[in-house]
Amino acid sequence: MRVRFTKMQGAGNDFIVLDETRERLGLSAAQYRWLADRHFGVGADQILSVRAAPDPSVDFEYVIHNADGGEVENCGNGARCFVRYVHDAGLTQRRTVRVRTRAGVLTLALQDDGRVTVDMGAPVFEPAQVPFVAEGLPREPAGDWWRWCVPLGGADGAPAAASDAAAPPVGAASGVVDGAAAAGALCIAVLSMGNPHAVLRVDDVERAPVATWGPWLERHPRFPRRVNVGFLQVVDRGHARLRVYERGAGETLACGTGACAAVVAGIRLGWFDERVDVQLRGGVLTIEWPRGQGLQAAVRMTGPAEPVFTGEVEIPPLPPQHGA
Ligand SMILES: N[C@H](CCC[C@H](N)C(=O)O)C(=O)O
Repeated sequence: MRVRFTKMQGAGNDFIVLDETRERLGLSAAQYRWLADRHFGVGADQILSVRAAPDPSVDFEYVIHNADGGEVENCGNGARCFVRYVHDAGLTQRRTVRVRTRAGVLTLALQDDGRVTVDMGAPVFEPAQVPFVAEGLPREPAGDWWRWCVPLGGADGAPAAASDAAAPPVGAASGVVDGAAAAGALCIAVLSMGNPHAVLRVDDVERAPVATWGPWLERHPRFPRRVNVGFLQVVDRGHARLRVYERGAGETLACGTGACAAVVAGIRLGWFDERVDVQLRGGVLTIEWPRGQGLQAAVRMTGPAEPVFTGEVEIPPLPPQHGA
């Protein structure tokens, strides 16, 4: 199947954009994996499919697939690239667009400087909606706030709790700071931005255990739909550094929903004011969460969205398990 695509990136998180407004391509998970493959296909963290509005209350629908072929609920950097795409492709003249994703409706606004601001909606803390299996975990004094504190064992930092026995050692060199030293546990904030996130605090993102704790947490049984894992360094009350090991994609240069989740966690835990510039490996995202308006306040994200190139590619027919 010959397909035209546009390659885009938002703070280094890169996407293949497919225009399905006139007809659906009907791609399989194996074909999404092939497209995202950086050696045998085009290469990207996610694939964004732009579709006609499913109902008159929105302008478009967009569907997101991870590099592993799995469809996901939401993508912050992808949302910014989406609105830049539909504007550049002449699919709309509006600079503010409402789009339906699997997570709900997002409002996207193209700014004069080329950056895009996205109303990402409110964070969700209820474990069942993340989803996160909280059974057997101590309830935080704050009430409905879940911070999963993985009890750590011996000197190597391996966890003591049998239920989490497979965790890799956290070790003193990893720079993990939230709870590990004092309580002998590694405390992880768990919330949803339409997609699931686990956020742990480190004192230096460059030393964070991304390659070990990232995959271990992504597939931990307490996350039945897996999870995106953020490693957050608090620079000051208005600045952060972040690395994210993404569900279905591994470590990316930036994760928009991950930046939102990290800032929301930090604001709620008293580490940040209501507006934070987040330095990720691929660029800076500005996240605002007016916490004073309550937990239901919407999170706003502003950041870059750039086209890179357009192309055509012949997608081969593939067996369902190809690349799985
Ligand atoms: N890996 C994410 C989807 C992409 C999110 C990220 N690229 C963003 O910018 O929010 C997930 O499985 O939920």
